[in-house]
Amino acid sequence: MSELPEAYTSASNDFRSDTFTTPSPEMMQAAMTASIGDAVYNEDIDTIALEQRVAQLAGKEAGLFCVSGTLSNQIALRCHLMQPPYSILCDYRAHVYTHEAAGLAILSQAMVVPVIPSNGNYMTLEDIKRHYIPEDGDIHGAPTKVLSLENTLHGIVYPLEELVRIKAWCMENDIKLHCDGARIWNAVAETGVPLKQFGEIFDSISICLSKSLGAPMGSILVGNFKFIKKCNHFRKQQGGGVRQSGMMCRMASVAVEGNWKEKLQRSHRMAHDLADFCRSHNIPLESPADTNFVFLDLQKAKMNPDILVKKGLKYQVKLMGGRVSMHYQISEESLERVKLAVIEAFQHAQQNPFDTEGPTKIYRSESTEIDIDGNAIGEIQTYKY
Ligand SMILES: Cc1ncc(COP(=O)(O)O)c(C=O)c1O
Ligand SMILES: C[C@@H](O)[C@H](N)C(=O)O
Repeated sequence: MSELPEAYTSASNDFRSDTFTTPSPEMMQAAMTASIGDAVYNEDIDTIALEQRVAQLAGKEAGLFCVSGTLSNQIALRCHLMQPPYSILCDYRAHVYTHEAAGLAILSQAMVVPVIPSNGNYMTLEDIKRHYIPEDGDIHGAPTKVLSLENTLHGIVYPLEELVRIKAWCMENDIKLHCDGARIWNAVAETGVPLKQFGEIFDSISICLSKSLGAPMGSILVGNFKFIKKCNHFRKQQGGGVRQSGMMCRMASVAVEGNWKEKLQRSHRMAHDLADFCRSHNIPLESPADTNFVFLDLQKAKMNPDILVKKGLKYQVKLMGGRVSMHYQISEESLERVKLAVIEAFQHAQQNPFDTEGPTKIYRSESTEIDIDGNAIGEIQTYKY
């Protein structure tokens, strides 16, 4: 058996994503006394309790525990789609389009209409009207039957008034509205808009537990009873019917019942701090740092993502590209060190401008040892985010 890699022990310097948050001691303690029923038979109390609690917070009739946000999104979208040919309209950066391995094409056999928002940040109703495919009998088209929005999207808060306008239009045009709420807790923490108000707007919301909330895994998909019942069918079909999920749900409920708002607001303050630092050094940002993400505009800055990652290694912070992700476990010292990495990578770009032909890449394949000059030993492989 090959030698095992070093165990991951802390996310305090990990800016790659808020998915790296690790379970708290309270969560581990809670897991010890979690229920142990078979959740496929709907007999696990802690699973049921969490599903009902999150549904209640969102003002929806029912919730369904899914082992991942990807599963939660894909079965929700599949469930909204009834009669092909049909299409889903979403932002060109939407996770359901860019990072769920063509699930929409394979599970839902849906066409996707990815839209570049005219304001550069979020789709307005005018953007949607310009790109949607009406159900008007034209046999060339695949009518838009679901609009999938993300809130937050790349850390950007979707303005409530725009969501309300979009919802009214969707109702007039028989289009369902899904929210990829991987970071909806961040939107709530930043705006003060209660989760219930988003529940009134969206027909379904995938509410992640495993990002800024810090649970080990999973999402709760919320919607009306009939919808969630059918989603449960698709969840089983996709292999997501898990057995003793009580431990995971109990750990997540520690976060849901905890002081997540303050924790997320701290991470947003850190992101705002880094964004201010970038602006004060003329380092361009790709989008407004409303919540926990700072997206460096590597292409405009002509910064090489690999150099940025290597500078991160030099200052003992983990990066994987232009997105710098804050979360509640990031230390203040790491925040200061990531600024050093960013400014040095930016200064390097001033002397060595980098032009990538391809999309800006962000994923790293694996951690890498570095030499005394902070250069990675062995190539850092980066993939698109
Ligand atoms: C916006 C967004 N939606 C959905 C997901 C999918 O969540 P998971 O990784 O649990 O499948 C992610 C990533 O984790 C994400 O960033
Ligand atoms: C990349 C994506 O799948 C993941 N959800 C992240 O934000 O890190």
